[in-house]
Amino acid sequence: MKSRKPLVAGNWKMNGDIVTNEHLFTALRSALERASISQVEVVICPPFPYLGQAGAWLGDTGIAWGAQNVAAAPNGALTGEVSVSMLLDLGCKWAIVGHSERRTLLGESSELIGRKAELCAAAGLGVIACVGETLAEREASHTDAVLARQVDALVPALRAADPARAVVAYEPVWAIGTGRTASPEMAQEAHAFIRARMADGGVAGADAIRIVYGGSVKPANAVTLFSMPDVDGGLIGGASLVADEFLNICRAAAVA
Ligand SMILES: O=C(CO)COP(=O)(O)O
Repeated sequence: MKSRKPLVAGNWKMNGDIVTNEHLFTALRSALERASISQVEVVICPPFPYLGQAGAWLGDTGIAWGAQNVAAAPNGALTGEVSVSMLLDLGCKWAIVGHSERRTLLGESSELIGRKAELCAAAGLGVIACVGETLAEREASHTDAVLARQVDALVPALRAADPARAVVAYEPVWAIGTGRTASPEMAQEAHAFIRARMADGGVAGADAIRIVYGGSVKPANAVTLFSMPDVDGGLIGGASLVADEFLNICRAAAVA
C-alpha cells in the first residue's frame, strides 16, 4: 500500500459541447458514486468554457475539476489568457501546465511552464505539471536529460507548493493518443528518476508529491501501470471521454 493517495485526472483536451458534457457528467456522477472510490482523488479537466458547467454538475460530489492551462501572469493585458485567480473563482482545484501539446504545438518553454506552476503554488491552486520526452529523444538516449531539464524548471514551484497540491505527470510524447503505452517498467524508471531529481533539487516534499503517468492509459493496462511503486495514478486523455472507461481506470487506481 502506497503512502500517497492515487490521483486520476481526465484531460478532455479540446472536446465536448454542452449537451455531450451533460451526459458525461451525469454518467460520471452516478458511476463514481456507485463505486465509492474515496481512496482515489478524481479530477476532471474540461475546456475553459465548461468549467462552470463542471462546477454545477460536480460541486456536490467528491470529484474535483480543473483547467487544462493557465496564464503565466497574474492579470493584465494578455488577450485570450485565463488567470489563476479566475480559475479559483470558478471553483477549480487544479490546473494542468506544460502539456506536451502546448510545448510542441504552441511553443511553450520549460521556463514559461515553471512560471505558471509557481503562480499556481503561490495561490494554492493545485498544479499538474507535465513532462515527457519525444520518441526521437528516447531513441537518442536523451530521456533522462530531457526530464532533468523539464523537472529543474519546475523545482522552484514544487519547493513552494503544498506537496498534496502538486502533481507531476510523466507523459512520454510518443505514448499520447497513439495506443502505444510505456511499459510499467519504463514508467517506473522515469518516475523514479523524476522523484530523485526533485529531491536533488531541494524539494523537501519529493516523497509526498504524486507522479502520475499519462499516455494511452486504458482500463486494460491501468492496474499494471499503477502498481509500480512510483506511479501514483494517471492523466487520462481519450479514455476520460468514456464514462465507463474512466471509471474503470479510477477503480484500477483504487486497487493497485
Ligand atoms: O495527453 C494525455 C493526457 O494529458 C494522454 O492522452 P491519451 O490518454 O489519449 O493518450
